[in-house]
Amino acid sequence: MYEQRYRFFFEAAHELGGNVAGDDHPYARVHGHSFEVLLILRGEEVGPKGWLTDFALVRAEADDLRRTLDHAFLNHIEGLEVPTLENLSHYIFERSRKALDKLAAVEVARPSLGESARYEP
Ligand SMILES: Nc1nc2c(c(=O)[nH]1)N=C([C@H](O)[C@H](O)COP(=O)(O)OP(=O)(O)OP(=O)(O)O)CN2
Ligand SMILES: [Zn+2]
Repeated sequence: MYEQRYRFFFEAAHELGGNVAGDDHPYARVHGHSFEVLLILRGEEVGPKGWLTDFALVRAEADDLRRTLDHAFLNHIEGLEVPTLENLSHYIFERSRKALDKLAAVEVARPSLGESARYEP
């Protein structure tokens, strides 16, 4: 089994009110985080090219994700109405699985807080 990883970063705002934390909770105020995303690809064989997926293709997909996520208000993105780390990792996985057929898992972290979540079907 081979595994390759690609890491990228984005900055975004969100709020976790309503059913998540309650409207009076500090999480319910709009605030921002620096997010780190790890795209994890896996496969049994690397084939004659010697790689799972050309990193150029992975980087292009990450750039496309950044165009949506960077400096965005995450709650306003369709499918990310509850923008926890867990839901972000699931959203990114579902969105990128067609472009990256070897995508095996997505991890989203807030490194400065030591927090991360992973989605792996
Ligand atoms: N399992 C999860 N728990 C929490 C998530 C999450 O995505 N998954 N998210 C949050 C909020 O985003 C919250 O803003 C994070 O708060 P906190 O860890 O306290 O970080 P802060 O930047 O707000 O730190 P302060 O020290 O309070 O300024 C909460 N839980
Ligand atoms: Zn937050």
